[in-house]
Amino acid sequence: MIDPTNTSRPVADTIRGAARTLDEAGIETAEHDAKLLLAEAYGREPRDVDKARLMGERWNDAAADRRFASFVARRAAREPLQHITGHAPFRYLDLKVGPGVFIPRPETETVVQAGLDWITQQGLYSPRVVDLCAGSGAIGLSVVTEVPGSQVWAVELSDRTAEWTRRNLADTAKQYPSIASNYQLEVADATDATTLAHLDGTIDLVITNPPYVPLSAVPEQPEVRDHDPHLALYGGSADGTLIPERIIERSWRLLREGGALVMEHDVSQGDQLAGYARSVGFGESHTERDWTGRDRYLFAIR
Ligand SMILES: C[S@@+](CC[C@H](N)C(=O)[O-])C[C@H]1O[C@@H](n2cnc3c(N)ncnc32)[C@H](O)[C@@H]1O
Repeated sequence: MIDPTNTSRPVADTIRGAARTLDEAGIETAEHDAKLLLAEAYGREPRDVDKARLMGERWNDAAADRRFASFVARRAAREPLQHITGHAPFRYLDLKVGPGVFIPRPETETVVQAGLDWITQQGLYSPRVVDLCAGSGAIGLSVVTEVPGSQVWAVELSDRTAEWTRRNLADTAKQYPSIASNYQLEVADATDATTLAHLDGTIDLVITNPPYVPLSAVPEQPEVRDHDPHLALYGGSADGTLIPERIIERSWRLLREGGALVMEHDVSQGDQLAGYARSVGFGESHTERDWTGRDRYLFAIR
């Protein structure tokens, strides 16, 4: 365990000690997490920690060391790293996260990229985009900040989660003031035909990461199982496809002819959801893989 009163150890030893504690708690990314937590406790950048390790520096701040000890204890109890630091990177954004909101995942960055590539290929200058199941705002805020002139409508069901979406919108708008008028959040059921009904048939692109975890596959990782909201995880049926299928139906109505749906899904759901999209009326429909080579998102053209 870390001794918070010992403020004279070199940074490299501090990291090594904390990493051992986290490793014993079953955390695979122990050293990485220890480094980020030390940076957070000291209000420094992770690269400062790297440099301090290399140069044999000793950091000496009793309050920061106490913070670090408490962070490491929380992480060892399997609280998500991002809940402890209070933020999570996503593409070019740094989003606020905590209890009540799904922590954005790196695989979703690939899903966003697929949507942005499609916008570029189509030569759309002011695309109309919908993000169903907004969570932290990761997808919609990425689109509205990365595609100048885009208009984004986002839908989130949970009031508690929507507080995080609004917080991230406000933070992001400080950096990109023009987005305030181009991003609209609706707190509603994204599967309901009346939600955003005034936009039906006008949307160029729906990008969405709905809840899709099969009810029969409760995640083993305590960080996910015990901390991500259940509303964000489970897809509503044993195989997890119930809500994704409803999202496909809703997207079909929102999209204009020739518009695209890009939807993240579980690795087990690719063929089924591509087939379902065809049955709803989408012309082209197939699943695409993530960088680990696993089926990860549906790409369908209305
Ligand atoms: C997997 S999370 C994705 C969050 C965010 N888009 C991301 O990629 O990080 C799914 C989100 O959908 C919300 N949600 C679940 N059912 C919904 C529904 N019927 N309508 C709108 N949002 C819903 C959850 O509260 C959660 O925030």
